[in-house]
Amino acid sequence: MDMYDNLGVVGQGSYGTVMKCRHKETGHIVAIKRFIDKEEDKSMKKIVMREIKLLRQCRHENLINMLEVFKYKKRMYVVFEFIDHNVLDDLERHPSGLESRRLRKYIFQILRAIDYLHTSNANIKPENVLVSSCGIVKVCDFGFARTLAPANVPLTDYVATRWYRAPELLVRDKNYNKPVDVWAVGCLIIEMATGNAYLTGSSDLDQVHKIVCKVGPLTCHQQDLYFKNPMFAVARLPETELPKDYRKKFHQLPMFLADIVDACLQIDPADRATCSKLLNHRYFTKDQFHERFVPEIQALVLRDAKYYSTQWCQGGTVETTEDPSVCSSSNAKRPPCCLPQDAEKDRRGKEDVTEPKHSRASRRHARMMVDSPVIHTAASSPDIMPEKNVVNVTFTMPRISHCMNFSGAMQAHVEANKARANVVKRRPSPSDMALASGQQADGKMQFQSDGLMVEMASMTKKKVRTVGDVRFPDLPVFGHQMELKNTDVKPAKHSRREQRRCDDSRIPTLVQFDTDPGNK
Ligand SMILES: Nc1ncnc2c1ncn2[C@@H]1O[C@H](COP(=O)(O)OP(=O)(O)OP(=O)(O)O)[C@@H](O)[C@H]1O
Repeated sequence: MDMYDNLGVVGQGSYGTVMKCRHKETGHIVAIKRFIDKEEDKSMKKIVMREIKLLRQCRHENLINMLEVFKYKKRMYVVFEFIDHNVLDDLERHPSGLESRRLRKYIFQILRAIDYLHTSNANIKPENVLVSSCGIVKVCDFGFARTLAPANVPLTDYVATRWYRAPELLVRDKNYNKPVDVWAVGCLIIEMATGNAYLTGSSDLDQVHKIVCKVGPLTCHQQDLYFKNPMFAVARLPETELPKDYRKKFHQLPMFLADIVDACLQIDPADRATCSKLLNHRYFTKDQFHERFVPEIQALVLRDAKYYSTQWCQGGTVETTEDPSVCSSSNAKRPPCCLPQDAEKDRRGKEDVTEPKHSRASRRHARMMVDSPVIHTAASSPDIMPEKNVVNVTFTMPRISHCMNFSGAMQAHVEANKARANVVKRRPSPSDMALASGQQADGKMQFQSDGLMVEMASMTKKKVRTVGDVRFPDLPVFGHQMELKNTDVKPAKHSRREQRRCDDSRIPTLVQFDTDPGNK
């Protein structure tokens, strides 16, 4: 942690605090999540470790990129690319809703992210939908921690936004699944289109009532659960007549969008559309937007990746942590390809980019009203880098996926891990390379991205040789942050953020979710 300057708190989650930080040597701006100190709590520790493990496996253009993990003074820290602002910030600037072209781009990218991620409970809400300065949407909370949490973890550990919560979650149906995210997307679409959150319950009971009044009656099964729940049992459910025609029901939205929202906001989860179906809705296909926009996203992501390719590289000295599945790379031991001079040169080249008028991060800071923790600037604490724990392994991440869903990526990553476990001293076979990057015996790193072969020359030579016409190491993606000239986080006024969080509402644990048989 002493390799970073802390610029302020940008967000606070149930499991930790997100800080905007600057790497002292490279000048790179990152978001660092400092997990809450629950060292002594074994179950919490396990949740955090498994969340990190899953985060490493999620690579997609519309998901936030995790860059590295380290331990400092017995706490886990996860470094992410820093993204300029989020949808809530956009809505502060556009209080009556986003302009239609931007709206369509955002919705499309959110659906892509959820479609890829598809576990359940990605925790979709405006704060967690980050937007880079060039308009790339990055979902930043995949909801793993909640999904993995055992049922006996105290309620106070769960701070969640109720307004985007599907009816099956509110009535504590343990069989909830992927459609909960689709519900959240439906709520978010209305909010992005109109500027107003749609279902703003002040308690779980109020939330259920708002759903019944504005969307429709609960299913029989949900009603059973509702009346069995002592929290709700005293309250009758409202009876309301709602228009059957979705255009009347969501009259504030244009027709295609109303249809999409109607497909998302179905009370019965079985009736809700899937993300992949929604991605092929007329709203996106009518003018071939879906075909045009995907290459556009990829080009922008590529542009950023190109800038960052010489920075958070995947080779070098890595510390082991207590969990052998989590590699934490040490900045102090960075290989020469990450030398600060290169980054500084690149950064200076971009310094004439106009700085955004308002620092969006500063609003987060103000909302949190939490003093920034002091970051140690002294030499590394001995417990961070015990020499005996430093081993030479390659820290690689799976490639950013354009098409695979999460389970596909998981499979690929399992395969890639197996390959790495065999200490890759051979030239990777084409199938190895298709799965993930690998290290060759001659010290060269190889990457492949959608047929574009990339060869990164020996780390010690700081040289990248191009094979074909594009070079694209497919891991770190966040050059756009360099467009932020002034990186300090300043307090600013805000209103939307207030009262969006509640601590009396939790999501039932999805016990069957476990991607690692070794953890059962
Ligand atoms: N990489 C990032 N760049 C910029 N801001 C970020 C980044 N990651 C997170 N944030 C901001 O920090 C906030 C807190 O993030 P975090 O994932 O810890 O918690 P949360 O999702 O808001 O809460 P919870 O986990 O309780 O649901 C986010 O809402 C987001 O606005």
